[in-house]
Amino acid sequence: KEVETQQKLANVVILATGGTIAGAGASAANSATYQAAKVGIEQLIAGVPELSQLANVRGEQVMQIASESITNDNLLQLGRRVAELADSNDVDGIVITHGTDTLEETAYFLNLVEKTDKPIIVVGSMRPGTAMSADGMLNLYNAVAVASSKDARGKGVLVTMNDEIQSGRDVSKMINIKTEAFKSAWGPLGMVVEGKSYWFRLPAKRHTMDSEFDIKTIKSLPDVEIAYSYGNVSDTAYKALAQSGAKAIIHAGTGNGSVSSRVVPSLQALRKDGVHIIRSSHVNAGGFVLRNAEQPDDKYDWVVAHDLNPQKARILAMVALTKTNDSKELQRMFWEY
Ligand SMILES: NC(=O)CC[C@H](N)C(=O)O
Repeated sequence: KEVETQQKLANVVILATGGTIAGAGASAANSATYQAAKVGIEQLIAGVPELSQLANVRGEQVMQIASESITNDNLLQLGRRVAELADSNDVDGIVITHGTDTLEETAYFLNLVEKTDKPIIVVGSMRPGTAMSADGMLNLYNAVAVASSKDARGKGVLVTMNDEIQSGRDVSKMINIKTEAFKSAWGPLGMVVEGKSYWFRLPAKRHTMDSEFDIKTIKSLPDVEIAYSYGNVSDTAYKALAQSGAKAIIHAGTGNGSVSSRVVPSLQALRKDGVHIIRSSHVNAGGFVLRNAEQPDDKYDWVVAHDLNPQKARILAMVALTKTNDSKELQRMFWEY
């Protein structure tokens, strides 16, 4: 009987990259002061014995870092490993444990470049496993539950935090001290409760199987940088970023991606020199930047990031630039993904 249930269970691989979910603090009272990326994947899996009731789980330590230190090479390495596993007949779902600081970037990157309908779930935690009311155990349990569910197939890369199932495209870390840290401006796709998923909506944007991008054909990612905007901003950062070789600069703009009149002439000049200017917004609950609203994008040949926040706009710009250097094509991609 036990062998029978074992055979029916999905095969889920957990790729561990570090973060707070693998963090450790000096005492149980340390919910915010601790070291990230300390605990290995075998110990994490052993800490949640209930995982074995959900799936046949095995782990791989891909890296052991805090996610603010993830490089483009790390992203490519992780993306390639995910693709290899997704191609394998004996893998049904993939979970990636990740620091929460750049989790939304990795989730969106994988959502764009992985050609599979198998569930890919990115998960982290806000408190280390050593803390009281640590959230990592349940988040990981929920991630494995969703990764082993047939219902999660074809829905793009997902994030399970705080019992919610979020689209990897939309979700963002909104606050850094609460377990309720991850939100999407457009709401979660579903909930996971006691190992069962409940779905309410589907992503409308192109992803995974439906994407024109493929990790297998991406050799490297171009340099795309972000410049933050605020009152009294100067053009110094934009110029320096272009000079250091940025192929595109994400304008992390105020409001609806507005650009200071002090900066506009420099951005026009940079575009003439071949650097793409992509207008996004850094407003907290989710920006919404429209073409030719605030600035004449058609005239200046700039691109708008629409609802993508600056860090997600950077991910799409890098991936898009591996295919095209045409601003109209870039804009099409920013509408479609
Ligand atoms: N909650 C977290 O995971 C943050 C820890 C660390 N800064 C990271 O992103 O890896």
